[in-house]
Amino acid sequence: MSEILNLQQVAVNFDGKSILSDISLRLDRGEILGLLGPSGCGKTTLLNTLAGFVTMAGGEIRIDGNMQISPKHHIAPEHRHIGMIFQDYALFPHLTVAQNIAFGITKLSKSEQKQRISELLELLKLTEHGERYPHQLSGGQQQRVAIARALAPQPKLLLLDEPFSNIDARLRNELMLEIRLLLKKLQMTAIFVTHNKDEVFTFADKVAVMHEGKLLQLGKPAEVCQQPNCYQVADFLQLGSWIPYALSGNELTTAIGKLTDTSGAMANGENRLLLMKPQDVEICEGETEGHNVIVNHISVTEQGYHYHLASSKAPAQLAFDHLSLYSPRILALGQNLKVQIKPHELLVFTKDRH
Ligand SMILES: Nc1ncnc2c1ncn2[C@@H]1O[C@H](COP(=O)(O)OP(=O)(O)OP(=O)(O)O)[C@@H](O)[C@H]1O
Repeated sequence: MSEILNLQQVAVNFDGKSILSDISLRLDRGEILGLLGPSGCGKTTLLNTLAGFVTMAGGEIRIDGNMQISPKHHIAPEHRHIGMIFQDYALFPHLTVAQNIAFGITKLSKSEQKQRISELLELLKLTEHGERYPHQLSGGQQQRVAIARALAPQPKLLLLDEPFSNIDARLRNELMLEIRLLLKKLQMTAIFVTHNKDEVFTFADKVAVMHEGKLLQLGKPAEVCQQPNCYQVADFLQLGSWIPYALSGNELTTAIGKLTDTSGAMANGENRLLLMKPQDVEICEGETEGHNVIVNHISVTEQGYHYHLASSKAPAQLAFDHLSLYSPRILALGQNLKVQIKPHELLVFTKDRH
């Protein structure tokens, strides 16, 4: 695999305040990375730093092996071979679709420009719209134009800031799959910012979860879901509910049963929480006694009913007020029932990262 992007300990400050610190990551040709994290964690700043709109306070960025960018060696955006697609697409309203696409390739001869525009119009299914203006297009079509314009100079890396947030929810999935296929066909390396974890699972090969200017975890979406490395990652990805426990020897006691810590690595339960993924909780069918939870809220989903459960009759230090359970069974609000934890690999974290 050939490396396209390599970040080593990238740091950015605004007004003397650290906004990004110690960001290191690598992307190979054709890989698509989804940047996820809560509002204000620095996702857009990272894109802007890569694009060259923001100067670094520390670290190094290497593009395609030979271009090196550091605080002492800033390279202007137009020389980085990076294409950027903004959330609002930022198309020029007074230019046609074809003229928008031509914007970054005016150095090419007229015939080369024409050729490239016609290829891109075809690739992005815009052939009919070359002479139209942006306001005459749908949101999805405008986005395709933005992508065509960014691809026209044949960048080494494509940056997309919340590319799907303005797209109708019904079209979003279809468009994501289509654009992913296109990027794969072109072997285009891309980084996109999103708030939506489902977009990462549809669109990305890798996910980077950020928090307070730091990169907490980088990996394949499935790996990060199976093995989140801290509370913030699991919580942001909403991988499950958090319940307290008490540890005695290698036995964990929770409000819904006891578990054995086979890894022997669990720390005392104080300030620590057990991650309960919905698939690891089950209703004890036919049990009329020993109820340990009450149904607090019910919502309907494609996977059946989603129940929010709260513990009942638990001592204060083990009580919880939210445990998610998905089931096809119809339960009533306020109903008491008994649930248990299925044997599984336990994931325990503390909220405190320091
Ligand atoms: N030009 C600036 N000057 C000073 N502070 C800034 C500037 N731009 C962003 N910030 C601050 O940097 C932090 C990171 O902002 P950024 O926009 O990168 O976050 P984000 O993760 O993209 O957020 P969102 O998901 O809400 O778009 C925030 O605390 C923000 O207030």
